[in-house]
Amino acid sequence: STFSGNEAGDFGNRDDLFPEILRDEAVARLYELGQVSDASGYLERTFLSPASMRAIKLISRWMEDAGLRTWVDQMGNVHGRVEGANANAEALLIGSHLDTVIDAGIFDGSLGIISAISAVKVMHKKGKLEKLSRPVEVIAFSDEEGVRFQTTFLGSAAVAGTLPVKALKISDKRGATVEDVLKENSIEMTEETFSKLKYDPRSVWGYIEVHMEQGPVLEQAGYPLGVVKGIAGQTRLKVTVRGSQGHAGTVPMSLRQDPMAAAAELIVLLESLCKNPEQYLSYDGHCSDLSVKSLSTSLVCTVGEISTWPSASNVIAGQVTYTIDVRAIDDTGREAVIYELSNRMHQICDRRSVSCDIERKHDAGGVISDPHLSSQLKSAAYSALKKMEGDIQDEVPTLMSGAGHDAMAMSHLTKVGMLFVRGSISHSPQEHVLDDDVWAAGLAILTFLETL
Ligand SMILES: NC(=O)N[C@H](N)C(=O)O
Ligand SMILES: [Mn+2]
Ligand SMILES: [Mn+2]
Repeated sequence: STFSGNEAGDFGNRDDLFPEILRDEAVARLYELGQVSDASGYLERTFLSPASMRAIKLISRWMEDAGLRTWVDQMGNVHGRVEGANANAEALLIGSHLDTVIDAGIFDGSLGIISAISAVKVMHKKGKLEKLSRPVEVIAFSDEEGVRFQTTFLGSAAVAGTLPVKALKISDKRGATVEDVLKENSIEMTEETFSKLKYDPRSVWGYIEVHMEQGPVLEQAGYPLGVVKGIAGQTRLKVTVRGSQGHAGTVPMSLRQDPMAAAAELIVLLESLCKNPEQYLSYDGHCSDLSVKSLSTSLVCTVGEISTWPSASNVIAGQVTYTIDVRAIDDTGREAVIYELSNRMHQICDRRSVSCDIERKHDAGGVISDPHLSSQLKSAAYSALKKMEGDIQDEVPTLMSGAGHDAMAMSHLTKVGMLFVRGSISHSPQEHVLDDDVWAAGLAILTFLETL
């Protein structure tokens, strides 16, 4: 059957479905958090911005309301923890991110935090928190999108212990470093406190994350939930093209070194290479035919940001800067694409007598979810949907994630699993997840916790 996602059908005994907490309150909180923005008129909440600080307070309150002990660490991650019946057992971590892109939707990141808190709140109401077989900790990470500093996972990589201390020196467009931003929020960060953020792998059992799919698969399947089998790897580059700035009216075309026209050619090259990688990538040892084949289905490349100097209509630009985002399931293939791309970019720049600077801003290898965690998430999702919809035939879909998630960073600390919730449009104010699918997500986490 396909799940309409409207009012669910005739329920089993409704009193173990908790719609008031897992749907109504959770949806209300998504809208409330969605209003916490650094901009008026659209949603923007970047690393440790004023809106992020307000979001931290709101999320802390919700965690306390769910019976969790809360604290905020020096990288702005909000933690809510309950020790359960065996305080010395390895903990289950459940997380997602509280930061957003620019002109964001209200579900990306927030859904995973709010549905986890709601599931814990139901356990709290049922007096079951203290009976949990292991400690459970919800973490709202401070920077997954990496919009402000272009390196992502500042919060989760700090917890996973993979964030290099030199990250504190990374600066944003205004020249403010991560350290400056911490100081602005009166967070004194020393190398010692920085290293204290890292969790001991022996104290962690696993990490799960609930996140909207941000793609079409679950909508096509007519299914509210899906299990993530893996997350594509990603690389972010910053390209600076420098030419000779000049007068738009007097410099003959043949004498121009125009970085704007060069950037245009470079961007079209990126698009054609990523649309047809097999036409560009030779089998010269950089790329096996297996990688090239997997590239043709999973490779995606994007130029999302571009700026130019001096940006005046009657001036030939002096400099153009733009970002490149490359993703693929196969890390070898992604590396081969970047290798080939850089070579061809330099050829174009040389031919145009402009200079090309390609800076590698961020790399995250692809991640395969832990099969055991995934099967537990799958059965939790299945039984949650069975409770909501009565009988269901087909099984819970499994799918890949082209989007990055904090689970990529956490995979360096512990085994990870992810549950996707139906919702295709994202990184846009049109982003939407149905109320009943929010409910299904909360019920799935509740079931997962009860069978922990
Ligand atoms: N680190 C990231 O990949 N951030 C977003 N989730 C993204 O997919 O772009
Ligand atoms: Mn996102
Ligand atoms: Mn996200």
